Amino acid sequence: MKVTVVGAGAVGASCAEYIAIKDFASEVVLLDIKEGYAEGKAMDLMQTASLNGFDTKITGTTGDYSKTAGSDICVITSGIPRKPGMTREELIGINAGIVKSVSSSLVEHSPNTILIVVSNPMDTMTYLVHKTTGLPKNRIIGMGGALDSARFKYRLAEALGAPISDVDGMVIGGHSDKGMVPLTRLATRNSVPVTAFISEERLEQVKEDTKVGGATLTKLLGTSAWYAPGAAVSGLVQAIACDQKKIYPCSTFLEGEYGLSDICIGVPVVLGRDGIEKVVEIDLTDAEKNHMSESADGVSATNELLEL
Ligand SMILES: NC(=O)c1ccc[n+]([C@@H]2O[C@H](COP(=O)([O-])OP(=O)(O)OC[C@H]3O[C@@H](n4cnc5c(N)ncnc54)[C@H](O)[C@@H]3O)[C@@H](O)[C@H]2O)c1
Ligand SMILES: O=C(O)C[C@H](O)C(=O)O
Repeated sequence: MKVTVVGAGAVGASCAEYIAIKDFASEVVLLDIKEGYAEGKAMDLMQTASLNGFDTKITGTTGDYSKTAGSDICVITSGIPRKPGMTREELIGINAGIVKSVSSSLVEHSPNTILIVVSNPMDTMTYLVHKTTGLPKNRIIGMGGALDSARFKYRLAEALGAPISDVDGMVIGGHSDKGMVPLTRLATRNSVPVTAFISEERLEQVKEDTKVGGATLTKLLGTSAWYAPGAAVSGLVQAIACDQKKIYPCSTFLEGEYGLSDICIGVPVVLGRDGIEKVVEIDLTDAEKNHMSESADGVSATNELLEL
């Protein structure tokens, strides 16, 4: 199993590290445009192999896509992150050009690859990749919901005073400060609805904290987060590489599911060796449907800014 990660910055390197530590891939190639940067990150990571006990071979390259040839899975993290006070949508001007050229180079060298899009604004970048690469929709996956759901579980556990392993919950919708739809109604603590333990008011606070999870970290760090994003991407890569058939909320091109069309947005999907093997349709309440529809309007408005 060969995995390429484009962008050897904070998220790309974290993602490569988690993939290596989980030791399911034979090879990870890191590619960046900054001279020597991917080579340096790869060497540093390889020097953790004997310490962390993995055999995954990590190599780095400055812009040489021939080194990525034959990748089963490619992850796109190249592009600029936001600074405090910015929205993800403001990154479109620079990141659209980067994502378009990177995805085309990746597909040229690995025509059978599955692409995972991470660069922001992620749903719109996933849509761009869908419109420009010609890959089938099951092989284009946007990562956002896996991360947002991890943050939701963190906030739920905090509110419940429970271990995170006891908590389950999912966030669908757009990966944006306003667009996320944390499904509080379906959140559980060891199969018991969380409303048995906390008030609706506290749950509303959990929801709001989850939606601004990325912005909160950006304010603290001066740039956006990387550990949880890297771990979330590695989870998706592992689900595909190991044909796990796990359900993750991912951004995917919809053709009528959830009443939405011609858009990439976060919905639960089954991930296996063919990438997105199924979109799972949950019965939403009218209020949840409204949130989803508002979220889709936001993503579509950003998509309009693309020059396709
Ligand atoms: N979808 C998500 O959940 C999620 C989570 C975290 C970050 N992000 C996004 O991921 C992106 C990367 O974030 P980061 O913190 O790693 O940024 P970073 O600045 O640390 O790393 C980005 C890297 O991309 C490289 N790069 C730029 N243009 C390139 C090109 N044309 N080809 C190859 N490499 C190129 C840069 O040299 C840099 O090393 C940002 O757009 C950020 O908003 C998304
Ligand atoms: O918040 C950001 O801009 C980065 C990423 O989308 C995140 O949610 O951490």
